Formats: sequence, structure tokens, C-alpha cells
Amino acid sequence: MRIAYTADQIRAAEHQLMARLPEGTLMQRAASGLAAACATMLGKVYGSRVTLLVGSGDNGGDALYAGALLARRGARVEAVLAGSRTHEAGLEAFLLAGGREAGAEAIERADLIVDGLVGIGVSGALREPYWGLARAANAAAAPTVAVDVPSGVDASSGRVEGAAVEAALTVTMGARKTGLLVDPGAALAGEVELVDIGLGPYLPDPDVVGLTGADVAALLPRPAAESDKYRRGVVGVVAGSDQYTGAAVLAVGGALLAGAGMVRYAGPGEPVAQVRSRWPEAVITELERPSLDGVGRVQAWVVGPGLGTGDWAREMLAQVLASDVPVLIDADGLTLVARERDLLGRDAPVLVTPHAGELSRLTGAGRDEIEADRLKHARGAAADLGVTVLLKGSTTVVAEPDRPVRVNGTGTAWLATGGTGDVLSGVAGALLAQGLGCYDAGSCAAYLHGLAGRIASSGAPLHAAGVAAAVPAAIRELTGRSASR
Ligand SMILES: NC(=O)C1=CN([C@@H]2O[C@H](COP(=O)(O)OP(=O)(O)OC[C@H]3O[C@@H](n4cnc5c(N)ncnc54)[C@H](OP(=O)(O)O)[C@@H]3O)[C@@H](O)[C@H]2O)[C@@H](O)CC1
Ligand SMILES: [K+]
Repeated sequence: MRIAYTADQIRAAEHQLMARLPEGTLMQRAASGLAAACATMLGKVYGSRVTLLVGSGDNGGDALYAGALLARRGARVEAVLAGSRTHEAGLEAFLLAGGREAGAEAIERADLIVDGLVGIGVSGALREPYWGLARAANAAAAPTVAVDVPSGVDASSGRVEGAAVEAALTVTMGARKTGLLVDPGAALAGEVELVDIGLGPYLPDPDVVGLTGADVAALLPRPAAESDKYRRGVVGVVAGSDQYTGAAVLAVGGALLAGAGMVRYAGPGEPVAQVRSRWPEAVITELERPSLDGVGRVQAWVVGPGLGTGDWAREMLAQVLASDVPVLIDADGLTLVARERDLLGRDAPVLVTPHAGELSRLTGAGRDEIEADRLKHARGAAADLGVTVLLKGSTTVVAEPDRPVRVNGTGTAWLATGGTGDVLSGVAGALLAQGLGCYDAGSCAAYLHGLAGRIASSGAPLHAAGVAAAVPAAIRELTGRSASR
């Protein structure tokens, strides 16, 4: 599990640890980890050119001490001092080791750039000359190693106001920062390497958590020898309409291919015909009127994709929500709930899966505001609505009251195409029906869906049906050798 913390949490932990250690110890630990990472990146340290971008705080101090270590190993290290002041002891050590001060032109002659402009102490958009230096580093041929966080990225949220450094590697001190797991910060951080400075015992519960493949593999339900189709989980899908038939096909496909024991589909004539011809495995009820009578028992419902927002859709949604099993609400179902919040008043669990636009309808926050701070808005919606919120996007986040937000980084930009959300709802529904809670079902589904997207894409455009088809391959990749069991 990748765990991450806000800047305040890190600072509080550092405070406690620092009180027990001689002054400067933590920075020395940070700098030696940073220098080692730079050395690995350079391959050969002796004779290489390293340019440090040094801000006025301790982030610059880390860079200067690391620069001193690299200079002692024979690198030609130059420091561009950006702040109105500079970490004094760090600069002294740097100069003593043979490092030199330089102007911004040193960025262009570097083999490696070290971004020590700002770390967790940043506030707001980068000011000049930091801003210009960040852009010069991004334009340079050499890769950049960011100290703690890429400068310009808010460590606690991943937000970027204005320019930020694009790092090939971020060497982060003590613990990962939330902003390294959430886009846009996550995308700017490159690889993330954690340097242990001894903070562990002082860290509180994490702010956010990212599941690894091994975590997901451990959570995924596996059929046991005595499983039958009912015990493996029956998913009910209420999706599609005479106008939108594809959503039904895709949601049912996602559910079937994510391991549901059985999928029951209920809808009107047009989508029924489509689902029947595409998925003969599904158990289908063709509806003359909006009613779940005679559809049969399920262990979880998926409701909303392509359903429409008229009276029929509203009645189907109300009946699904009146059941006593977990319900996933997506797409048109969310539009209906936004109009009529009371529908959410039920005892059994609810997982909602909005994108930013749908969440905006649910909460009234602006779409751009939501995109800029996905964590805050997903958390707020989960608390206000009393449900689990899976907010889709380049970093999908899953928020549930009183638990760390789970963030998912497996997706690919190619997934931003029509119908992929319908597949996700089916995948998550299958996991709910197999007994996972909303938090686990949502975060495992996001992981699998992202991985399936990568498999389906391999760097080229994909289509939603291809993502559904790749879900078994994603499960196989995760579960590895034990897949035969
Ligand atoms: N504490 C520890 O134990 C350890 C800490 N460690 C390291 O220290 C880092 C935190 O150091 P920090 O607290 O000194 O803050 P930091 O990120 O360097 O930036 C603050 C400076 O930036 C400036 N500034 C702010 N906003 C700005 C903007 N928008 N645009 C431009 N400038 C801006 C502001 O300058 P001022 O406004 O005062 O001129 C202020 O002085 C942490 O990330 C890690 O790398 C490690 O060594 C491990 C041990
Ligand atoms: K930095």
C-alpha cells in the first residue's frame, strides 16, 4: 500500500522527531538519500555536470548538501540561487566541497538538474524568478530530480497554480506526500523514491492511500471449490433505454468479465435485444413497465448508465434503492439523485461513481473547482451525502467518511472515451455482488479498469468494449501464478 500525508502531517511528525536528534540530522539523511538517487540517475558521477536550483528554504538546503556530496565525488556542480536568502550552512558546505554559484544559463549545460526551489513550505503559485527557472528546467534536455515534491505542486493536494517543475524522479523525504499521488501533481512527479529519515513512528493515519497490484490481488474475491453461480455473486443491472442501448451492453459486459457469478439485466425492448445478442450469458427480463417484480434476487445493483432521466428511469431507480442490497449509481442515475436527494435515504450501502460534471450537479460546486481539487470535493460529497464516492478522472479517487481517500493511478488518458464509465460500473457492481464493501469494490474496480485500459490501449486508442474484454487479462496480471487456483 502506498500511503501519503499532507504537508501539515509531515511537519508535525518532523517536529517530534527533530526534538530527539542533534540539529541538522534530518537534513543530512535527506541529502544523502538525494545524492544517492542522483548518482544512480547519472550513472557516472565523476565529470558529470549537475545544476541545482536552490530556493530560500530547507528544500534548497537539501539540494545544497546533496550537491556537496556529488561535488566530493567529482561532479561539476553549480547552484542557481533563486531566493532572497539561502540556507547558510548548506551553502557553506557546498562551496567548501568545490561547488560553484552560477546564473540560470547553467541549466542548459547540465546533465542533471536538481529542483530544490520549494518543497512542503510553498504557498500559492511560484513567484519569479522561481517560475522562470521551473520553465527553463522543463525546456532543458537534461532530466530533473525534484527534491521532496516538484516545485509548483501543492504537496497536500496535487494542485498546480501556474508553472510547475516536470520531474523525471522525485526524491521525497520521510513519507510520500498526497500531492505525489493525485494529478496533476502525480503526473509531474515522475518516478517517486522515498528516503527514510526515521519519521515512521511519528506519522499519524495517512491522508490518502494508493493500492498496489498486490493489495488489489489480496482483496479480489476468488471462486472457491464449492462456489456456485449464486454464491459467486449475482449482479442486477438497470441501465440503457430505447434511446441508449450501448450503456446496457457495456455495463453488463463489465460485470460478467469481472467475475460475477450471474448478471441479471432488466430493461425495455431495444437494450434487451442488444444485451441478449451480445451476452447470451446474462439472465434477461424484458420490461413492459418500470418494475422489478419478477426480476429475481441479486446481491448488488448497478443503476443508471444510459437509463434516461424521465419517469420510467426515476421509478426504476426508486425501486432499486428500495432494495436492501448495495447499490452503485452512475450517470443518469446521478442526475436523478441530484434532483431528488431523498432517494439516497436508505440503510444499505451506496456507491456513486460520478465524473467531475456529475459531481458538480450533485453538490453544486463548479466543475473546474472539482477538477482542481478532486480530493477535497470527493471527501466533502461523501460526508454530505453519507455515501461512498468514486470520482472518476485522470486520478480516480474513492472517498468514504472517516477513511483515508484511496487514489488510483493505473488509468491512462486513452480511457477518456465514451462508454468506459459504463464498463467501470459493471466491474464495481460485480465486486459488490461478490461481497466487497463499497470502499474496496470502488478502489479495486478503479485499479482493474485502469489496468484493463492500459492493456486494451498499449499506447493507442481504445474502445470501451475492448476495456471490458481486457478485464480478465488485468485480473490475470494481478493474481499472477496463483491464477490457476
Ligand atoms: N523540516 C525538516 O525536518 C526537514 C525538511 N526537509 C526539507 O525541507 C523542506 C521544507 O522546507 P521549508 O519549510 O523551509 O520550506 P520550503 O519548501 O523550502 O519553502 C519555503 C520557502 O519557499 C519560499 N516560497 C514559498 N512559497 C513560494 C512561492 N509561491 N514562490 C516562491 N517562493 C516561495 C518562501 O520564501 P520567502 O517567501 O520566505 O521568501 C520560503 O522561505 C521539505 O520540503 C524538505 O525538502 C528535509 O530536509 C527533511 C527534514
Ligand atoms: K522541490
